[in-house]
Amino acid sequence: MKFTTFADRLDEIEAESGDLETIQQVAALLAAADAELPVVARFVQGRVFPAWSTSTLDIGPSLCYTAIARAAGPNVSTDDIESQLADRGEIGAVAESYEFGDQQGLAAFGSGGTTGLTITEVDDELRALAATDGAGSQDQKIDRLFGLFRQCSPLEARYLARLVLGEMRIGVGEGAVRDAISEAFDQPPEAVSRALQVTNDYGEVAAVARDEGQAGLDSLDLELGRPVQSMLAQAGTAADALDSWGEAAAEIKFDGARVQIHVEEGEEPDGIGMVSIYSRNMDDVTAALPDIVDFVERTVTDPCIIDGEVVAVDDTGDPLPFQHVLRRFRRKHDIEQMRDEVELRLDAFDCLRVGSQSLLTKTLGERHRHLVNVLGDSDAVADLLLSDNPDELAAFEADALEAGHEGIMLKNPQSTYSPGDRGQNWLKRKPDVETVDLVVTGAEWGEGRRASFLGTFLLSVREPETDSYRTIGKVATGITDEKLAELTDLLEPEIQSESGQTVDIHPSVVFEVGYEEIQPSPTYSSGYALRFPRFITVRTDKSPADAETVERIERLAESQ
Ligand SMILES: Nc1ncnc2c1ncn2[C@@H]1O[C@H](COP(=O)(O)OP(=O)(O)OP(=O)(O)O)[C@@H](O)[C@H]1O
Repeated sequence: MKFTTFADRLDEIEAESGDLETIQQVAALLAAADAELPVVARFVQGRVFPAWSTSTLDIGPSLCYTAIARAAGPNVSTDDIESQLADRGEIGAVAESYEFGDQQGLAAFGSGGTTGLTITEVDDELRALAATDGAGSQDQKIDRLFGLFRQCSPLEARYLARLVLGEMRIGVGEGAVRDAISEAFDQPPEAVSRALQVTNDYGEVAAVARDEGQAGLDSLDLELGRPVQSMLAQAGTAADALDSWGEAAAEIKFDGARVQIHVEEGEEPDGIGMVSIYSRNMDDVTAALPDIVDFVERTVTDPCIIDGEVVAVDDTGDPLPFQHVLRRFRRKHDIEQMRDEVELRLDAFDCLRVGSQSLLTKTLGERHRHLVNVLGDSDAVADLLLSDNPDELAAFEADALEAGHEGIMLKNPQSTYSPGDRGQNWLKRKPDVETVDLVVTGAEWGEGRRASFLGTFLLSVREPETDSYRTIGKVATGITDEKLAELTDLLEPEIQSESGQTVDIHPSVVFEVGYEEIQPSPTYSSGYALRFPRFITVRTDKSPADAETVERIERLAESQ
């Protein structure tokens, strides 16, 4: 498929406002694809790599602007791109406003500006760009991206710019692509959903749905070395749990960072091979956690996938707050030194696969038995209390808080493991202040002594259906000068445009924010505002995709 055909289709899809019509148009686009179907299924949601892959393009706004400015010709500077962005509001519209180098040449020869780029060529080039590494890699990335832009028509440039910055925003969320796969290849929606849950790869699932039908979809399963999304929880109480299930499985809610540990098969004598550790948003964090890798290698005897939490502990083994774990979690330098400074332990609470057997459809009780088997008699397995007695559950919670944990989890003992699902089968109970995880989409430079720091941060929630962000408030309190300096370092490279004191920020950083109440608000585009928002921490373990949605805020507001 020509990239220009793909861009034309995206333009039509973007103009469509009806959900059903959008799904039909995406289905038609998928059905029209040939060998490039996996690429089409990923690109349409603004992805080059499947969600499980640890590869990233690593193209920040400024790199992208430089490539566009170069392709636009000698009279256009990166500053021009930024000021255009302030006017036009999004990078696609800016990229589209230029006639790029090769286009002008082609037009002169009467080609009418059509380009020869295929979608596969764009994919190959972006993958080659992602693979550049080491000294000079930034320049190579700019060269490659410039090379692509200069072959683009204005409409192609609109979508290429959005694709490389992960901001496709054509109103096609994951649900729409899932339904479109089902519709295009006439497969049951449940079979497509299940296949997506276990593979996290819309490209692969689309191709299997088309080429192998339902039998192929059903045969897709968890694979070692390919992370799946974590099962998530809703807020709830022991009374809710007992009302719904009669009996509840209670565990401590550990205040650490979620990990999914994949232990591959290996040679004798111990039979286990490579150990990989993934964060909750499926990033590979193995290198930062050598002590956890050592522990797993010493303890685990079978290939498996373990779900759990890594927690920082003090000299006596008592848990330390979450902030301590973050000092280790994504660290790229001084790993050994930090290993001595911040001790970590694993608290494992689930097992998704053992040997070649997937456990997703087994009950919590069965999965827990497998977990005990793979971790032997180590104390890394979270205690699980099965009870139908509210007093016993209340005592368990009191003990957990007394021991310094943040709360408890209540789980339906009969439930299966549904990756990525924030359903009714896992409830979290923590008595502390409410917090929400919000994406930073803007900020303001400070004044006086703080003029070189970003001070007030504009926060947004996600709108998954349209793959966009809606504002919910600003936070400026709870932040020390030292922290402001850190936040400025973190956010400055993500600045998209500036106007006076105010900057627009590429959505990439997630703040945990405390609040007293959620109120309706005409000021912010989500329709809500936070009362007394207070900065708690940067959730480096989360990406914008994990932040709160408008729908969740609505539910929180209703349940206050
Ligand atoms: N025993 C446990 N079982 C499941 N999850 C646990 C457990 N102990 C701690 N957790 C953590 O609690 C989280 C469940 O709450 P939720 O799904 O709302 O995620 P969250 O948004 O990260 O919540 P929070 O900010 O409260 O940690 C899990 O993602 C996991 O990191």
